[in-house]
Amino acid sequence: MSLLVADQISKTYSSSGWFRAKKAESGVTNVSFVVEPGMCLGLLGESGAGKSTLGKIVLGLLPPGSGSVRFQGEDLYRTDRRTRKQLRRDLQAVFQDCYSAVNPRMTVKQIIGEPLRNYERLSAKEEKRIIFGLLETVGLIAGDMHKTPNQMSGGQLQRVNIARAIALKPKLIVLDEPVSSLDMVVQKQILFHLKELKEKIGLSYLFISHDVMAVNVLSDCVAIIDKGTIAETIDTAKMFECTQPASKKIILSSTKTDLYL
Ligand SMILES: Nc1ncnc2c1ncn2[C@@H]1O[C@H](COP(=O)(O)OP(=O)(O)OP(=O)(O)O)[C@@H](O)[C@H]1O
Repeated sequence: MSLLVADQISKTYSSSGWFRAKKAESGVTNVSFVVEPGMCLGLLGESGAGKSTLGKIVLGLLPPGSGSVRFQGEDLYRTDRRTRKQLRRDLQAVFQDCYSAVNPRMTVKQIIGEPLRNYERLSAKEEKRIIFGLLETVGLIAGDMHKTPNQMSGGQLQRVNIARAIALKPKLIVLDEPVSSLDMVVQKQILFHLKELKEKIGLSYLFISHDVMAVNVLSDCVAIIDKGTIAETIDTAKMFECTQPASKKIILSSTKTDLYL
């Protein structure tokens, strides 16, 4: 069974201007994709293409206008609250802005421990042991546990967000531009770390990015999004041989750096 099936997703944002004159509509139209267990699907597209809209819909945060999202066989928007809460456990996210994703007053221990406290009944000792292991997994040290977000670099804090996302051993993580706000060296470290985690603990990712090289590092397959629709879905290894004019344009105009090569 496929882990995630997005079927014919459409979402329209329409806004009315002065005197109710209708402005241009935007969003996504009839987008379908599948994420198989252990796979990373990249959603690659320019700014405004509709990538984050799709990410929010898949996370259950934004109901689509039409279409459906099935996660582990359950329709995310039509299932009961109890099942949805269980599904959310297996469906986590890491967003671009690592600082706004955390409560600035919480310590790293509290941030990573939050999902554990929401879903598990652990003793304080057991919780600390798990958090310690998670810090190690993402390349941080035990001493970071008592720091607050403002005492960390962007790269370190994004590792904290990754630790929080993997705390409940989810099946799928939606990565929405997780490295875009970081400098190139840290981008590379985190991407390779995410790749390692995927292989080590069998994670699956939906990786949203505007950067062709980042997508190339992490994704097995890439859906190229152009103006709210999928222009082409292609194996990442064949990405540079894409045939559709829209895909070619996006791949050529996307950020390029030989740092990943
Ligand atoms: N809440 C909203 N209200 C109105 N229009 C919106 C809203 N959110 C997104 N849009 C519009 O929908 C389109 C797709 O936006 P979306 O954020 O999904 O694109 P994106 O590919 O993630 O872009 P970026 O890489 O810049 O984040 C854009 O034209 C955007 O202006």
